[in-house]
Amino acid sequence: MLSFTINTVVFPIQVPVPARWRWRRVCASATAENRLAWAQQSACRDRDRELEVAVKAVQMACGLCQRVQEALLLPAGQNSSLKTSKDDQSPVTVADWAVQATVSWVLSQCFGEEHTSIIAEEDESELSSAESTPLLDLVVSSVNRCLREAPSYGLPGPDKELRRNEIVELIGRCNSRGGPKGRFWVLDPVDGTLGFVRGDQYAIALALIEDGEVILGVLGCPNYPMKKEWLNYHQRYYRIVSKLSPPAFGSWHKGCVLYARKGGGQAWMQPLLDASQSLDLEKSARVIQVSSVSDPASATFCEPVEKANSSHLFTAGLAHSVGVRKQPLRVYSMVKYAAVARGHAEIFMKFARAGYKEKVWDHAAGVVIIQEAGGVVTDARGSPLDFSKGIYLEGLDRGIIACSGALLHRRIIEAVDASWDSSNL
Ligand SMILES: Nc1ncnc2c1ncn2[C@@H]1O[C@H](COP(=O)(O)O)[C@@H](OP(=O)(O)O)[C@H]1O
Ligand SMILES: [Mg+2]
Repeated sequence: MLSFTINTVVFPIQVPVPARWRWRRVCASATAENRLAWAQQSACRDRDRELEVAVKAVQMACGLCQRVQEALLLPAGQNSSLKTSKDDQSPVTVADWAVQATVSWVLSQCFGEEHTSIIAEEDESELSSAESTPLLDLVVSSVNRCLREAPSYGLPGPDKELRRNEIVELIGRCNSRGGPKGRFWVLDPVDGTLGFVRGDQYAIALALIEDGEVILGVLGCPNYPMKKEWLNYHQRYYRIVSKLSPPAFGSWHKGCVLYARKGGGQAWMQPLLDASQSLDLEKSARVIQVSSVSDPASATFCEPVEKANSSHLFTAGLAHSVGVRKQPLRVYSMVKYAAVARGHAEIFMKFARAGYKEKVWDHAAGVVIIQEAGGVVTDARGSPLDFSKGIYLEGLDRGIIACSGALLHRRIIEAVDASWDSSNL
């Protein structure tokens, strides 16, 4: 296939050259109308490229996380330097920092450092102290191993290995605070860290916000199981079963990357791929759709595993009052958004304790994917989530409700209205 090279990236010839180069060529003769049409087409092609880079970066990050999770599951003593705790005692691992540095590097290379603002969960300061040096060394080797594979994913790779200070700088660069204007990438390098360290479900979430709207979202779910029922089980059951017939990379058996672009009217899913496989977005992707079940009696609702993150008592009351009869599917991370988008659950509810402020990186990618797969996501009063106010979903009322359809969604909102005042939330 014909190709051309910019820096170290080889693009297939159908990938458009940057719009501004062609713009100069057409400007002289173009009418105002033509110029507008051209600008719209260019924006569309730039968005294709953004989505393609984002999907590839998440595919690559999934491989990184799988290696770290395997190592975390080794007997105690062999993995002690792979994780530590943040000030609030929540865990953080080599994978959190390594994914953040890797994605930060890829986006800066592909779109230019000066055009790449990133909001992301991890803060480099926790890696800067002397006692963090062993952890930082693991982050450095993990990032370099991952980026060595980048060209096989069709992404740029560095000419030489990145050094400690460069990696700390890449992590620290993800310090955008978002806001109502401008474009921001939003990254949760390992969402559901508790699930991740326990060998269970987790997700890698990357989204792009433009002027307060989520315009694309990518969700990597490396442990998404073969059968939807297994979402309910801890991964160790899955591990035992899959030993009998290990799922190959690139099969639809385990792990997936979901993605969608706002207004595209479709959401897509790829199997996890490894560096040796072709990452042709169209060839390896399938369209996904939310479930068509609208009868609450046949619906499944999912929620966080941890009671501390969402009131199980309140959601049990809501489920009962609308007629949901099945046991809740309790799953770590944004894999819950993936379950609704794939049609494996009909409802996702989260009611955090009063005063907790939801962060944009915990929701942005999942929201656009569910919406484009045909579902509805709002706060628990029925208003859209507001991604224009910085790193928090400011103004979020009561909780978050995602549903496969408008009917179920309305019933749950009504149930929240009816029971909110008597709840302790
Ligand atoms: N007290 C709390 N209430 C609600 N959400 C919380 C919380 N503490 C942490 N979280 C968020 O819940 C996310 C995990 O979601 P879930 O409970 O659905 O698995 C965490 O993401 P991280 O694991 O990326 O930090 C974190 O952002
Ligand atoms: Mg998170």
